[in-house]
Amino acid sequence: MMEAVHFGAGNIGRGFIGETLAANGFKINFVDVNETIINALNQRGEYTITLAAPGEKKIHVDNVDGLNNAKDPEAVVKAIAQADLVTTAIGPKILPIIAPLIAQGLQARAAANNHQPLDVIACENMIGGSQSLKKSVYEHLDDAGKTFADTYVGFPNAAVDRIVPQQKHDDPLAVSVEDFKEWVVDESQMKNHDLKLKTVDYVPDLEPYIERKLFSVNTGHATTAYTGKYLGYTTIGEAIKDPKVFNQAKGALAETRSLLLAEFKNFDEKELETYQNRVLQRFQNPYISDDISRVARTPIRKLGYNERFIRPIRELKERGLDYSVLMDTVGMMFHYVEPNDAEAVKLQAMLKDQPLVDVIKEVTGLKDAALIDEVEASVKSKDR
Ligand SMILES: NC(=O)c1ccc[n+]([C@@H]2O[C@H](COP(=O)([O-])OP(=O)(O)OC[C@H]3O[C@@H](n4cnc5c(N)ncnc54)[C@H](O)[C@@H]3O)[C@@H](O)[C@H]2O)c1
Ligand SMILES: O=P(O)(O)OC[C@@H](O)[C@@H](O)[C@H](O)[C@H](O)CO
Repeated sequence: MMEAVHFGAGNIGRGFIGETLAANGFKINFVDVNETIINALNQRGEYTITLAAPGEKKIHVDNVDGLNNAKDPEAVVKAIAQADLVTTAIGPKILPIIAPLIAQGLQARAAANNHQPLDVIACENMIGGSQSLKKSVYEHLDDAGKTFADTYVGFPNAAVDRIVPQQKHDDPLAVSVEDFKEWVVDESQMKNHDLKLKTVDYVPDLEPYIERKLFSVNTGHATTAYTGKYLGYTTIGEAIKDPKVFNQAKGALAETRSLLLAEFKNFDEKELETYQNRVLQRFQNPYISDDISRVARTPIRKLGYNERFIRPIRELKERGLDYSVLMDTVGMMFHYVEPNDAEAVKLQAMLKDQPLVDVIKEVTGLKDAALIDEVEASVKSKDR
């Protein structure tokens, strides 16, 4: 039986990556620091996914176990040395933290003369996720390890799409997910071309797919979350029912659509509009209750230079296209208050202690003085 090592046994890890790997005949070694989840995986060796759709179909995932990387890193190194595939869904900020362990796993693979090609796929919401992980992993490899990895280890970028909300069940492994799913991998960056997963799409260039996903699903989602929060809502479902929120999300997507059409000549306007309308429908799924605090989590990350707002704003400006709804939403993001979110707390503390312009420069990475002025005006327009 083929074996996968998957970092992050959280919502998307269990709710999508686990389903796909199991359906492709893998035994899955989930790696996480959450003791409750790891113990439950080891005790039961299986868990159940429920589709949040009419009929609430159940999907059973078997042949799973759990490794705690904080307590037993050696077991993770050993598993990577023998794995057929390594995946992650752990959050962009955690990738550099797990990189040393992946590097040790690759060194152990080299020491064992395991020359089976291996792909390491980061399934995070970010542009260039696996290549960014590669950079962090290489910082922890010696020269022989780098040569080995150059020859036998691929880090293909990927885009994964399925809404998996925060779970609220007695069973710590139960996971309820939307029916929709899409996983796309850049095959040009793969090393193990013989291992293609069923239900995963392999494409020669991921850029159009990751940008379409991030700037439609995630820009639209975040617009719904921050606008909804600004207007006093707590869930995505409630917020999107308010026409002000819906129109803000639709307006943001019209702007990113114009960017995607300008950037990627292969996109058809009607098809892209249909794709984005479906995204807005997915946010209205009555079978899912998704907290705004999850979708709006880590606002400093989401205000980043290459993230779902600032990147399309920069690129729209370069092309002389409209970005007013995106800019308006960025104004609300700076007013996001959520005591349970360390980045939201940090952002509000920064705004208290430093001039607004300095905070804008620091979190967005913007250098364009005119754009910085526009962000400042947008934030001030939302003061109350
Ligand atoms: N939930 C979704 O709808 C969804 C969809 C597509 C992509 N994603 C992306 O997938 C990633 C994970 O998101 P999620 O919603 O599953 O989050 P999550 O919080 O449910 O899962 C993350 C898991 O990583 C574990 N973790 C954190 N730090 C760790 C460490 N140092 N070592 C080992 N494990 C650690 C946590 O314990 C948790 O179980 C993010 O990049 C997210 O953007 C999420
Ligand atoms: O995971 P984040 O924090 O980057 O974004 C929050 C949500 O928009 C995201 O998790 C979506 O549910 C997911 O990307 C859908 O595919």
